[in-house]
Amino acid sequence: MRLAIMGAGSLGIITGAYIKKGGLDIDFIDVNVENVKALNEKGATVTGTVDFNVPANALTPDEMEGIYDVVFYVVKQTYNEVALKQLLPHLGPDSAVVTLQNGVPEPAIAEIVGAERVVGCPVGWGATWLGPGVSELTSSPDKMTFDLGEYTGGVTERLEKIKEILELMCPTIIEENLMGIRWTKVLVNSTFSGMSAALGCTFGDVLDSKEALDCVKHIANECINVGRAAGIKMEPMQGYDLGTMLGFKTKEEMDSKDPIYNAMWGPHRKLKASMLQDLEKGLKTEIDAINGIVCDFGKKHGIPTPVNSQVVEIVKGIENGKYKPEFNNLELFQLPEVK
Ligand SMILES: NC(=O)C1=CN([C@@H]2O[C@H](COP(=O)(O)OP(=O)(O)OC[C@H]3O[C@@H](n4cnc5c(N)ncnc54)[C@H](OP(=O)(O)O)[C@@H]3O)[C@@H](O)[C@H]2O)C=CC1
Ligand SMILES: CC(C)(CO)C(=O)C(=O)O
Repeated sequence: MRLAIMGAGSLGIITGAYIKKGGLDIDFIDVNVENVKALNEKGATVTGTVDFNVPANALTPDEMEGIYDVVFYVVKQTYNEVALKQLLPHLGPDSAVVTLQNGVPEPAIAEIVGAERVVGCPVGWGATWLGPGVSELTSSPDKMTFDLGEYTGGVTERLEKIKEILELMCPTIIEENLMGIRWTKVLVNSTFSGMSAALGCTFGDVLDSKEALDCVKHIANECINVGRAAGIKMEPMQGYDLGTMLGFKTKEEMDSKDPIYNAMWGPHRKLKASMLQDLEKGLKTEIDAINGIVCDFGKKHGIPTPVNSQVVEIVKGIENGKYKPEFNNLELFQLPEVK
């Protein structure tokens, strides 16, 4: 089976390195020439909560040859148009494009590569690209998971094969209800990744501020209400049934959620959202695919999403230079009254 990682950045280096360490060959494909050179010359280096280095075969997209059977697709969604068109000639009728991206990326990928090739893989761990060939794993190795599902539904033989490959890294759960687990990951990202980007801070800083955590609670509640209205049954992620646990109607219910947030996000206190990493590099973020998608679905199903909209406004404001990624942005939030 011919394997590739497309997008050898934060997640891609680590995923590829584990697969290589597990004994399989995999090509690392990336546009950053310095990154490709370092991977070829020094191998793929993983630091952080683990430390290892493996030899890597890396190439730029224009150097790809032949057909890949499984491509782990880890390019930011902002680059989809270009990357997927580069990938298309290297896909056969049975090739699988396994997207590890955040949000709900499958429909847009399916439009370019065809729905039957698309496999969704929400990621339950975090990483930061440190420089050419090097990525930092920011999650504890015992807290990492992948979820895996066919975009067109069902449990197929190829899912079992892809699961075996991903389990060279961490436990991988096959999901029949891909949209259900996707929406849970949307909640995970719209809450803490959204606030981490809007306030320029770590997940721990969000947890430690009552006002920031109140924003998170509203973001989660909006996400749950929208998902319910859209007919999505949210699936548990890493054992947490967030769709059931985080919804509220009264102030008392809202205030009772702190222990759940501390248990779920406490172990990830040091994490900075990948959207914040983009802002720090002066790049556009995936905000439209994260808090933005909650607002889009909300509009479609008549559910108000004022706090998710404020996150989108602030993060876009940072992208455009109107705001800075700083904790004072908390003052820009206006939360709906809850009795
Ligand atoms: N980082 C994290 O903790 C997590 C990220 N995700 C999701 O995973 C996806 C990837 O994120 P992340 O790994 O952080 O992103 P990074 O930006 O760190 O890595 C993406 C890599 O893809 C490269 N790239 C851009 N265009 C192409 C192309 N046409 N062909 C090949 N490579 C290309 C980028 O190069 P260049 O930088 O030069 O553009 C970069 O090296 C996102 O959707 C993100 O939401 C999900 C869970 C956790
Ligand atoms: C929450 C986190 C860090 C890991 O899953 C992530 O998805 C992101 O910041 O993009």
